[in-house]
Amino acid sequence: MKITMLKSAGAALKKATTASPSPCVSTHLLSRAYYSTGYPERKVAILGAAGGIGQPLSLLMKLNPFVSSLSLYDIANTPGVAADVSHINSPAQVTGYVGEEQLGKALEGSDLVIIPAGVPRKPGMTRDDLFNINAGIVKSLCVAIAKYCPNALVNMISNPVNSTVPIAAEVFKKAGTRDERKLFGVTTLDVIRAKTFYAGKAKVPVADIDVPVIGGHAGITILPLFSQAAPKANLPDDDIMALTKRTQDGGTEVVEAKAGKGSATLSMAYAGAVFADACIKGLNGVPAIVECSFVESSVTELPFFASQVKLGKDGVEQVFGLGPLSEFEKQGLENLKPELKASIQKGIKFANQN
Ligand SMILES: NC(=O)C1=CN([C@@H]2O[C@H](COP(=O)(O)OP(=O)(O)OC[C@H]3O[C@@H](n4cnc5c(N)ncnc54)[C@H](O)[C@@H]3O)[C@@H](O)[C@H]2O)C=CC1
Ligand SMILES: O=C([O-])CC(=O)C(=O)O
Repeated sequence: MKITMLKSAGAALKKATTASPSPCVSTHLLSRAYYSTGYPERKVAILGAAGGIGQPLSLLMKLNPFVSSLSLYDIANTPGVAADVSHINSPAQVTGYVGEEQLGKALEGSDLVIIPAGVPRKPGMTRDDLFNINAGIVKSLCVAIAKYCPNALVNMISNPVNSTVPIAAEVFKKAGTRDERKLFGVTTLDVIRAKTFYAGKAKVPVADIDVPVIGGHAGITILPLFSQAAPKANLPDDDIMALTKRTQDGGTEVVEAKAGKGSATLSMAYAGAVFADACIKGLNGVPAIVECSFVESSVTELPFFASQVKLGKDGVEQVFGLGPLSEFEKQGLENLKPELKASIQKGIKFANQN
């Protein structure tokens, strides 16, 4: 009896292995069902696509099921990056553009432009030390955006974000294309760090955590609101102070660990992809999409400020207020205002002088 069973099991095995493989065997990272139809075609352009952030961000946007066209622009090396990413069997059609003369084509028809172009920090530098190089890069890219895709949403990653976003706003104002709903400083990495660090300290599952982060994107201008963390863990004040400092210094932690080889690229690409996905979902009419971002704002007396925003069919649909703050956070808010104000003014001045 035993022998018979073994024999028939062997026969079944033989039968299974000689049959052709199922046509459903998936070579998709995302399930095929996720590539749902019925959403509008969306073109996304990445400016600085061959860089440390640009390359993994290009990969992640190629995997985004809502992207139909992916335009990769840089001043060098984009043909290789585009050829590489284009072999992935997801729907987005990938095109590489290189050099200023191809920038217009890269941008034309874009619904969303993501900008990680510019130099990163080395140990000992502040984000503001990048201003002299990155301000000019961002300005010229925004002049082209105003010309070739004036209605696109713009996700600004290039540092110093506290100044590059005001530069972009001024460029768009001068070009007559400014729409305060469409310009975003990407502060998602601050939120991702706050969630990760909080979950570690509170010993709660990281996937369940939400922590708003307000202010700007540099040092003390980054203000995580752990008093509003959900779920609430009732951590002692010392822990909250340490978590706040670690979130504010998160970028520096990576810069120092990379020891001269740049700043956060992989976590930033992830953060950039999360925020871009939220923007596209908003454009597509998916309800209740809320993320923190550095936007034109009347939440405080400063003209730009990061807080939670609701994303809709035209970009920002609603900028949310700050909610109740702890005494520690109220103090943090007052402390950050002078630095954030100065960085905003520096950007506005640069855009109007040069
Ligand atoms: N918002 C945030 O949370 C974060 C922002 N960053 C910032 O992102 C920027 C990029 O960082 P990485 O990718 O690490 O730098 P990277 O040096 O690796 O890459 C930058 C890319 O920009 C390109 N580029 C330079 N000038 C350009 C132009 N005129 N047009 C198009 N592309 C141009 C370069 O060729 C390069 O490929 C930096 O300013 C960095 O500080 C970095 C991490 C987080
Ligand atoms: O720290 C930097 O220079 C890059 C950055 O903005 C971040 O990692 O948050």
